[in-house]
Formats: sequence, structure tokens, C-alpha cells
Amino acid sequence: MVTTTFKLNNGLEMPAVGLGTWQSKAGEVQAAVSYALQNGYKLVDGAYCYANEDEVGEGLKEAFAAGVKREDVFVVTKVWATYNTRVEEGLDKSLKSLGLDYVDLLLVHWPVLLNPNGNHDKFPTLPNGKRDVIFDYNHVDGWKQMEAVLKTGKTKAIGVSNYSKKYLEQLIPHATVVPAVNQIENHPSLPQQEIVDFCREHGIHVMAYSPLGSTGSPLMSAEPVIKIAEKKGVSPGTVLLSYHVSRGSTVLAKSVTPTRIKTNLEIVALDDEDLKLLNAYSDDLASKGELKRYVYPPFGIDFGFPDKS
Ligand SMILES: NC(=O)C1=CN([C@@H]2O[C@H](COP(=O)(O)OP(=O)(O)OC[C@H]3O[C@@H](n4cnc5c(N)ncnc54)[C@H](OP(=O)(O)O)[C@@H]3O)[C@@H](O)[C@H]2O)C=CC1
Ligand SMILES: O=C[C@H](O)[C@@H](O)[C@@H](O)[C@H](O)C(=O)O
Repeated sequence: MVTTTFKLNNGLEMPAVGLGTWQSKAGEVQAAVSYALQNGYKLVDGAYCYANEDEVGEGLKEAFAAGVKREDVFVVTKVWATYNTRVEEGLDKSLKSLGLDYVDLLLVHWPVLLNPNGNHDKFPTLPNGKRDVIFDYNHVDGWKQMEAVLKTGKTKAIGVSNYSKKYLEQLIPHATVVPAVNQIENHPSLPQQEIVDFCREHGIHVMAYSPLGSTGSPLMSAEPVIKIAEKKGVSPGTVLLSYHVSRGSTVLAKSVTPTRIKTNLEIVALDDEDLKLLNAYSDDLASKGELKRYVYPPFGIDFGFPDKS
């Protein structure tokens, strides 16, 4: 049987598959969240920065009204980079939008500080148009705020996102609470094995984002993915999502299309031969220097990812 939940380092159970909401438009995301939760999803991934949490909250409300129980849904949100020195304030804004009094997991969205007093709430810029980054910010200070917020009960767990091995190595010696999760871009074109292994060794659960290759799902047409899909009689998307569950990670897929939302919940067991094929594909891209990172916002900071240093 395919795993449906994973245990986090604080004992919480996290579902193996979740609905992503990045770039899900107002006018679409309420229905997507409500439909997903009424059709078997147990995890919704959002963020303050996505600027759609009011609607995600409406979707949650609709699902609860239809009989879905709050305690059966794992809600994730993230502190945006302008709030890394004001973590509780950032979380309070998300909770208000979501219509909740707690989330299940709060993540540091990116280990960077954007000017909290800049010219925009989310994306402050300098006169030259570049992001208004506070370069002398130490991300360990942000983590101390996360640890403080955990004590308020407004989140059941805390974790990070977009942390390289280097950043985790900087964080862990100073952490009283080891992050429960590291949410990273992950797929056969960017396996990030070094981070996945490091997280496993330290009891940090990996959540894989952009598993289909993000906007337009370009990885659906990757050759080994199609080959495995044909062999198993499943869709290429099922192969891409099952890859993570086989690796012991939770996977997030974004869709606002009901038929896709439903299909994306189908996870199959990949055997050694399937995984070998996908790993060989990753190794081949790595050897040619062709690993593909779809999400790398222009912060102008080296986050320590080997493919971007
Ligand atoms: N922590 C972070 O910094 C980040 C976190 N994330 C999280 O991970 C989630 C998933 O990643 P995301 O980048 O959105 O990309 P995904 O890899 O989930 O791909 C989403 C795209 O694939 C399409 N799609 C979804 N399912 C199918 C299907 N079965 N067949 C064909 N096309 C499909 C969607 O279209 P449509 O919606 O039109 O159906 C959309 O265009 C995000 O939504 C977010 O919650 C993502 C990026 C960064
Ligand atoms: O979660 C998704 C991504 O990280 C997204 O939040 C960022 O890419 C953001 O749009 C940015 O431009 O910095």
C-alpha cells in the first residue's frame, strides 16, 4: 500500500499529497480548495505572499460547511520575506485571511529579509528597480522568532522553505526546535539529493514543490516519465508525484482544474526499476550541467544551492 501520511519530528502526521495554491487566481482558488477537500485532499499549501489567502479561507469555510472537519485538514502557510523580523504579525495576517485560529505548519518562505519599511508590503524595491534586500540580516534570528511563535499555539509546527544544506548547517547548531520541514523545489530535473539526504539524517521532512515543473507542467513530457507512465498504465503526472512519496517526501501539486485536482491524488508505488530510470535521467542532466530550477526569484542572494552558486 502507498503511504498516505508521514510523521514529523514533533509527532504530527502530515499527508503525503497536498494542494498547492501559488498562482491560483482569485475567482478560481476558492472552488479549487473546496473541491479538493471534499474529494480526498487533507493538505492545503498557501502563503501570505500568494495574495490569495482570503479566497483560500473562503474555500476552507465552504469545505467545513460541507462537513469537512478542521482537524482533518493540514493547513500550511509561510511567513513572507518582509515579515521575517515580524513573524507573529505575518502569521496573524494569514490567520485572519484564512479564518483560522491556528495553522498546522508555518514555514519561513525564503531565508532573506526584504525591507519591512520599504515601498511595498511584499515586494519593496530600490530606485534602480531591484528588490530592497536587507543584506546584513542573519536568517538564524528569523528562526528564533519562529520558535517563539510556536509557543503561542497559533501554529502546530514550524519549518523552513528554500533552505540549502549550507543554510541548514548554519541554522541547526542554533536551533532549540529543529525545523519539522524543509519545503524545496524537487523533481527529476532537480533531485536535490544532497538536501534530501541531509534532511533525512536530521529528522527534517521534505515537502517537494513544483513537482510537475511549475507553470504549464513541462516535466509531463520528459521521456522516462512517459515510459514509466505507459508501463504502469497511469498518467505522467502520477509518476512525477509518486516519485516523491517513494522518496519519503510529501508532494504539492497546484491545480485549479477539478479533473486534474482529482487525478493528482493518485499515487502509485514506483519500483526499483522505475526509480533507477528516473535517477539515471537526473544524473544525466547533472553531468551535462542541465539541471532545471524553475523557481529562483531575483533576490540577488546566493542561497547555497550547488546548481546556482
Ligand atoms: N515554498 C516555495 O517557495 C514554493 C512553493 N510552491 C508550492 O508548491 C505548489 C506546487 O508547485 P507549482 O510551482 O505551483 O507547480 P506544479 O508543478 O504543481 O505545476 C502546476 C501547473 O501544472 C498544471 N497541472 C496541474 N496538474 C496537472 C495535471 N494533472 N495535468 C496537466 N497539468 C497539470 C497546473 O495547471 P492548472 O492549475 O491550470 O490545472 C499548473 O499550470 C505551489 O502551488 C505552492 O503551493 C511552489 C513554488 C515555490
Ligand atoms: O512559493 C512560491 C515562490 O517562492 C514565490 O513565492 C516567489 O517566487 C515569489 O513570487 C517571488 O517572486 O519571490
